Amino acid sequence: METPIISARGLRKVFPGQGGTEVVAVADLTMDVEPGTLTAFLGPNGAGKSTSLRMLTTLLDPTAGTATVCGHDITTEQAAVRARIGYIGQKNGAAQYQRVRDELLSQGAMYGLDCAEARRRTDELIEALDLGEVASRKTITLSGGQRRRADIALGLMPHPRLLFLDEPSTGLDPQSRANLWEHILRMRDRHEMTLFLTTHYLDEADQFAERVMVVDQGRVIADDTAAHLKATLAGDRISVTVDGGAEPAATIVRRAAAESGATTPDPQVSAEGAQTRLVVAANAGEHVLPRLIRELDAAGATVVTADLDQPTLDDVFLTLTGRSLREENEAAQNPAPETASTGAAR
Ligand SMILES: Nc1ncnc2c1ncn2[C@@H]1O[C@H](COP(=O)(O)OP(=O)(O)OP(=O)(O)O)[C@@H](O)[C@H]1O
Repeated sequence: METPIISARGLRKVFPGQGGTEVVAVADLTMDVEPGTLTAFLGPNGAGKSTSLRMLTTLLDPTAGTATVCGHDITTEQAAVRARIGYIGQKNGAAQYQRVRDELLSQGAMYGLDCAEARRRTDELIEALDLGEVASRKTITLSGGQRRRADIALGLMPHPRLLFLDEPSTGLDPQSRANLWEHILRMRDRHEMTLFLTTHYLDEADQFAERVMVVDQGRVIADDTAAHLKATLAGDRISVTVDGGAEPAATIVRRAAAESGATTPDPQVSAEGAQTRLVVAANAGEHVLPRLIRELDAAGATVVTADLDQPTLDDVFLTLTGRSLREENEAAQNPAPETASTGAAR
């Protein structure tokens, strides 16, 4: 592995809670992140994602543990860390009554760019993030998606090698989310940046991240590629219905599942009138299913229906915790009326 761009060992953050109690926001974060990768940090509300990001970006001191970011210690070399990273938090960074272009220019000055360089960088970011039409408007007048793109432009002003994004797409409609992602990925390609982000959208992590870390109650409970997590912790499920009884279909289904490497190749078999339904776990089900249908047909077992259920990252979370991440996120984003005020106060 190349020298990690983020290296954390036993990072921990404990906040004082109500009535003398303690809230362990992050219990023990240990990880190495390779330069150039896109890592998604997933977990339910309150899992410790933002706190982890805020420690890694030097905004919050850890209670225990150590970490280096871009080769510098997050507690003893904070200025060096900050000079090398961009951070886009959950709240909009752009000042509401500043015009987008002016805000970018001020940001450039703040990072010590001279006037010509700040103008050049501002123009480049306005073009790259499609902000041309709104560059002379005040931030408060922008749509959610435009505002988030302006935030990202601000975070990119100092040319960071590493960009931290806390829920970049939360609250955007599907089209704006897709558009924002197009921009994020384009910026990443152009500048060979490392991206480390939190998101509540499991599909985004699945589609765009090379590495997925799942956190729950302040601990990392899974860390791998999305494909490997799904294959090892959830697995594909094939269902076929055939005319007639269980044999020879059950034998053929069992063999196909075993050949795919499934650890439990015995199908669940149930009679449905004159037909039989067989359900089995399989690896790489999209390759197993067509072959299975051909084999069943060749053996005289007429296939009436065939289904392939492929797991999502939510199935992975369900396997790990017995809870649905998707449902927890939805519940947190649409709290019931009687709990709305506590949710908002968080
Ligand atoms: N300043 C603080 N003081 C006390 N408790 C805090 C503070 N900041 C965070 N916490 C608590 O620490 C825990 C982790 O919070 P954190 O914001 O890191 O979670 P998260 O995974 O980012 O959640 P979300 O998805 O809602 O942003 C929560 O229980 C939260 O209430």
